[in-house]
Order: sequence, then C-alpha cells, then structure tokens
Amino acid sequence: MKRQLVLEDGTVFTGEAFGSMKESVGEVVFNTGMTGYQETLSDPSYCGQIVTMTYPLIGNYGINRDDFETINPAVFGFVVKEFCDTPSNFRSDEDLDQFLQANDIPGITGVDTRKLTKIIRQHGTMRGILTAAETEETDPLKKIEATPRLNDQVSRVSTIKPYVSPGRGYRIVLVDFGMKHGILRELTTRHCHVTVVPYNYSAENILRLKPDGMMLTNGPGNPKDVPEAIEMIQKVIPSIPTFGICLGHQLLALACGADSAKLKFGHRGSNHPVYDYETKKTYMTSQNHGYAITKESIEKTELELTQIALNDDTVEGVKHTTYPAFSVQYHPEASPGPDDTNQLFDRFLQMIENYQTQQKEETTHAKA
Ligand SMILES: NC(=O)CC[C@H](N)C(=O)O
Repeated sequence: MKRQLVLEDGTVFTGEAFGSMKESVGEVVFNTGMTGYQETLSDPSYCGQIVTMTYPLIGNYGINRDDFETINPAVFGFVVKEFCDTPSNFRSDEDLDQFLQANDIPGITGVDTRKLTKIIRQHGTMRGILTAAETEETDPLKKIEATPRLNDQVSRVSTIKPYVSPGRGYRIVLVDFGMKHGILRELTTRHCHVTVVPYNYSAENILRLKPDGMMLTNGPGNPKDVPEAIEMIQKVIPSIPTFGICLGHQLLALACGADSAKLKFGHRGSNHPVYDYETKKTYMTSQNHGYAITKESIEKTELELTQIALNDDTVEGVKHTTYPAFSVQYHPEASPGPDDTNQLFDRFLQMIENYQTQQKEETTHAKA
C-alpha cells in the first residue's frame, strides 16, 4: 500500500506503508546512527516525533528481546529508505514490520531520506503527517494544522506510581521523565537501591525517602512544559547530590536559573563529539535532543559550563558551583551508541561519597 509523508512546507514523499496503518502527525526529526534502530524506536524521548533514520538499510538485524529501552515505545512514526523484511541475526525474534504493527507505530519505506534530511537541516525541524497516499478528501496540510502541538509528552511516558529496584548500595531516587532502561541498568550494575518515581513527585516526598542521591532522566518535549519538576529540583539539590541526563540536565539548569531554547534541527545520533573541560578530553556521545540550555544564560547563574558540543558549540554539560549537582545533555548510558562516557555514573557515586564524608566532617567539627 502506498503511503505519504507530507511536511508542513508542502513537500511530499511517497513510499510504501509498513507497520501500523494509522495516520500520524508529529515533529519530523532525523537520527544519524548507523545501527541502534531498536533502541531509538523504544526511547520514550521520541514521544510526539516521526523519526527518520539517515542510514539507508533498516531492519536487517530484526528486533530482539534484549535491546529495548522501554517496553512501551512512544515514537509517532518511522521513516526509512529501505526496510529489510528478511532480518538475519541470531538474536532476532521478529522483523521490524511485526514490531511496528504490534506497537501501533506507522512506518514508511522507499523515502529519499537524504533529501528529507537536507530539507530538515536547511529549514529546521518541521511537523509532518504520515497518511495514505490516496487521501483526496482532506488536505494533509490542513490535518497537520488542525492537530494541536503537544505539551504533555512527559506525563504520557513517565511511570504513574513509584517502584523499587532493590540493591545493597547507595539509595538513589530516579525521577522518571520518560526513562531509558539504560539509566536504571547503569545504577543497578553499580548495586544501587533505586526508587523510580513519577515526574511530578514532590520534593517533600523525595526527601522523605532519605536518598543518598537523585538522578533526573531523559524525557520528551520542551523542558519548560514540566514546571513542577523544576520547582522540585530547586528544593532538593541543596541537600541531595544530583545527576541529570538530557531532559534531566535541562531541568536542572532551568531550576538553577538558566534558560533553554529550541535547536534548529537538534542532535540525534551516536557520533556526537563533546569536549569535557574537566578531563580535557573529547568523547563520542549518543544524543537525542531538540532543545538545549543557552550558553549566555549560564553566566548569570551558579552553574559552570563543563562540556561543549564540538559540532555546533552548544552546551553539553554543567555543574553547580555550590551544590553537589551536575548534568549532561547527552546519554552516558549509550544504548544505542558509544559508552565512552559511562564513567559519569561512577563520578556521580563518587560525588555522593565525597559529599557524605564532608557532611560527617562538618558534623564532627560542629560537635567539637
Ligand atoms: N532525550 C532527551 O531527554 C531529550 C530532551 C528534550 N526532550 C529535548 O528534545 O531536548
């Protein structure tokens, strides 16, 4: 069956439908990863977005039971140059078409994804619609216009109730804005006792758990759409060591008085070079974001710029100069992509240890 991807500017791409047959409107973004389509499709940060893979052959190693970043994919559509319906890999359990059908995600194959990507790069991110090619009765552009822009993606993908992944190590509260499993995996690998809480869990409830540390996860949409989290972070960071990733980084920075802005077409892929001023090293990072903290806004806060994107000089990391808190815009948990920055989880646990030692020393001094 024929299907079209129509962009807001009127550009039409015609291809073959696969996956779910439903019509879908979303923000059209591109991901430059050569592999990792399963992790990309299951990353909740794509809620509301139609994702294009720039790598031309997609589906060739199928879908397996191990590589999900959530079991509830939230992406609104999937665009490929060539869908491979004969996957060949020892881990493959089903093909991409079956996966997309089972999760009600519409796909389109046979699209000139290079042309599509060039358009998005020149014009900036646009909304688009995946629709049956034959539709004559309604103008696809009118349908895009009639579809309200989302501002509630985080509430769609966050957990509703808190839950615990037990461990004998540090007690970490993990605030779920649309968590990738990779973040939880890195903490449990390090024996942490993790309490995952909803995006709108209050500061009072978090402090009542007496955590050793707080982690703020990735998540979809505009960070300014989650004001309750910004308020919570302001109350928690003076006393609990905090580490933020991606949306969590943006929320931490907003909570400290910085500002965020939308990037022209974002960073999505597995090969984004980032320079870390602290280690004086460049790392390859996995990224997926459309917003960023603005550099100028950091200057008037108590934050310090710690990392920078080498492609476009945008903010990739900050740390608080008084409180034990730091964050990065990219994904140290990788999945997909390189795990060069995996040691940030160790840096976080080290920060907790240092903070607790310092607290003990201060209490001893106070008593003496
Ligand atoms: N992966 C993320 O957490 C993305 C953060 C935010 N939704 C953005 O697009 O910038």
